[in-house]
Amino acid sequence: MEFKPEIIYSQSFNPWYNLALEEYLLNGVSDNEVILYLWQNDNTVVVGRNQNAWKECRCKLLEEEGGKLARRLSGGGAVYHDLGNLNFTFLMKDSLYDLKHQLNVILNAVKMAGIEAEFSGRNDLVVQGKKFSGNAFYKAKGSSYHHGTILVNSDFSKLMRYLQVSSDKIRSKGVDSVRARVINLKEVNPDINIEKMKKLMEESFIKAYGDNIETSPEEINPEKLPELDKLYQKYSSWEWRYGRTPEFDIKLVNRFDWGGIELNLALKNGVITESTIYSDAMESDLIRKIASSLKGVPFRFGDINNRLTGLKEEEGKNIIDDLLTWLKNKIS
Ligand SMILES: Nc1ncnc2c1ncn2[C@@H]1O[C@H](COP(=O)(O)OC(=O)CCCC[C@@H]2CCSS2)[C@@H](O)[C@H]1O
Repeated sequence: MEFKPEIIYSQSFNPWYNLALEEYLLNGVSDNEVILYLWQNDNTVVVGRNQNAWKECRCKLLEEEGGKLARRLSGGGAVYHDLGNLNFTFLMKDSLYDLKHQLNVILNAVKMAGIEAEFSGRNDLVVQGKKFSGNAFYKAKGSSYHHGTILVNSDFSKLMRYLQVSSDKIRSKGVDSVRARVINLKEVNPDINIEKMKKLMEESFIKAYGDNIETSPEEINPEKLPELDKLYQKYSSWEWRYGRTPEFDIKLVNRFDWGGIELNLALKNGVITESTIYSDAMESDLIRKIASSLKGVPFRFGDINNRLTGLKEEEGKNIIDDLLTWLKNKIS
């Protein structure tokens, strides 16, 4: 079958827009088309479809430092993106999907930069035994995508900083990330940069899929495309990014002047469904009231703050203030 290869670049560094465009392209891919979509996100953690955002990422810190949390459709673990990282997505109908062929596009692109890399067998591409590309997959309604990262010169201090597992005790049904030793391609070949990597990907893609190619720097205005806009609303929503976390329990422990607290929460769709507090504080009625008032509240500081502030009329104001100060530093 004759392929219709196409290369699309996103002009945006916003992960919610870029993921929306990826899904939009998937929904619209035609029978003989193979799209290579190249995109970058600035200061972003992307968690897998079935991951616990609170566990996998120091989301509060990330957001305070201007970063964004995103959730993708594909499975797998959490990765960090900045402008030193290039993302690629191959999109096509299921019949044209060929993982080996797609992986060879990346392997040949880096080979042209003098870098010998290989597929690790567990969805990673590695050089010198260290990972520079994590890959993940998605399939729906007869169409598929395979996407991945390419670390060219990312900031690893930030990568480590944001991808730390939470120190709070979380019992979750979701998928855990598989920590790996990472490497930037620039460490292997100092001449390589993002622009060159894009050119190499383009060249390698054309070699693999033919030169009857169309390229378009995609600058679609989502407001003019209701379907894309709808996807953007989904990817940017708290309900998708945090709320889609699989059910989990979390235990938050702290000691205050007035006593110790062990806050046990059960969460579904990011909303507190059960809440129990164990405490040796004198004000046991108030503590019980606090626990029961948290039921039904999204696990989000603003909502918890509203709910607990509503209890403040009564005595024990300092207890509520202390709890809020503590939680403010924990929950985004
Ligand atoms: N950008 C990037 N590239 C490669 N490896 C990374 C990156 N960021 C973090 N890591 C390392 O991978 C593990 C997680 O590995 P794990 O195998 O758990 O997850 C993945 O690889 C998922 C890849 C998803 C690719 C998508 C493509 C477009 S949107 S995101 C993490 O703990 C770090 O050690």
